[in-house]
Amino acid sequence: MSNSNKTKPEKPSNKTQNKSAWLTFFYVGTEEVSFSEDARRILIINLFTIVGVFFTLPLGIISLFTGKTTLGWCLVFIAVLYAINHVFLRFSRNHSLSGSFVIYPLYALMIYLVYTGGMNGTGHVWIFCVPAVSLFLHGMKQGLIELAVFTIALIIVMFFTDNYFSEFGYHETLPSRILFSFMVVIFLSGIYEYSMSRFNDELKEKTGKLKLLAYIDSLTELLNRRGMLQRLEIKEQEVIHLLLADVDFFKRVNDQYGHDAGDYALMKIAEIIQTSLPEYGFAARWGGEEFLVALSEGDIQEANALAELIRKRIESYKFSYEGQVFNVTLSVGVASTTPSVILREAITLADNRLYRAKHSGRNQVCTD
Ligand SMILES: Nc1nc2c(ncn2[C@@H]2O[C@H](COP(=O)(O)OP(=O)(O)OP(=O)(O)O)[C@@H](O)[C@H]2O)c(=O)[nH]1
Repeated sequence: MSNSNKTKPEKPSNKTQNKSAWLTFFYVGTEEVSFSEDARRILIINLFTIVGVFFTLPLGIISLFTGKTTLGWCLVFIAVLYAINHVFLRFSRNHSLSGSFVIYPLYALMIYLVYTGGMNGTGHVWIFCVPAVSLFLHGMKQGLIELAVFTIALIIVMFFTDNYFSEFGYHETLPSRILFSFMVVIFLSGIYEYSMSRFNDELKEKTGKLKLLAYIDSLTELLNRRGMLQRLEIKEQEVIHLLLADVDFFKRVNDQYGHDAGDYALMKIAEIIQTSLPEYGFAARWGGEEFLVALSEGDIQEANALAELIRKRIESYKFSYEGQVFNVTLSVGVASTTPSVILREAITLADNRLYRAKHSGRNQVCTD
């Protein structure tokens, strides 16, 4: 293809670039934008720190200007802490510690707000964000324990201290209403967190199974072609010896003993191949009745010897399926990658040698 025909890689649109910049900003501290539990926590930390800075800083400044000096400095301190935390997460990627920098100052600030009343006696309205953040960041078990401790602290502050409630002329039932509604929010956040983590666990398990299905052959439990290629590509820079084996006259096995007997034979052959491999060998079902073995160490003599061993073990094995006993044989082609023979070429070479083994009478190993 001439250079002029080559298509230039498409430049991402401004919209896509903006979206990706926002995502990177909110997922900072994680390797990739994904839906893993850790990535979700990091997203929550980043969102909370950013929202925290944008809300807390103006409120702190207003408090300072309206003479509420202690409250003002507390809020400014929290805003600065959250901003530093965002930078800390960006460089350390330690979301566990970063989560603690978010949640523990938050608990302290909330207790302080409930005790003092914050701005004009509205301090208590902020406590309802605590359960969701606590459960999100620390999970069900630790989150609930911390919320229980926080609720006890809340009860002590609201019912057993000389707090602001009396100052603002609130109805006497307000503290108990706050407490009950706070517990309802804990309950609802708990249900949400529980169902989210169950959903995540199931998703993880199903994704794991799907990945396995994508790379493993379900009949023989060996790698499938995709799984083998993936493993071979990882070892592309190394010398690899390849044994491509094909069952001889397998159509006859199916025709004579039935398709199920054929399946059984494939399973047994896979088992024999697998149990013949050295530690550094791996095998795949390459196609219908074709198997590919790869050796990432050893020399070509060892590869040839292994091919011969497998061939002999199959030849002498008595396949027995539902009272029917039969024999099968294998033809094998062996080839290796070298600095001048890349993987695809070595596979083609092994295939050509397998073809030669077939045409030289089958049940044999062809190495050149
Ligand atoms: N039972 C069973 N048979 C399969 C499976 N996959 C492929 N086959 C059969 O394998 C047979 C392969 O036949 P051919 O390609 O003609 O080769 P062959 O009979 O083995 O003959 P040669 O390779 O020339 O020695 C076909 O009959 C396929 O139906 C499978 O998963 N199970």
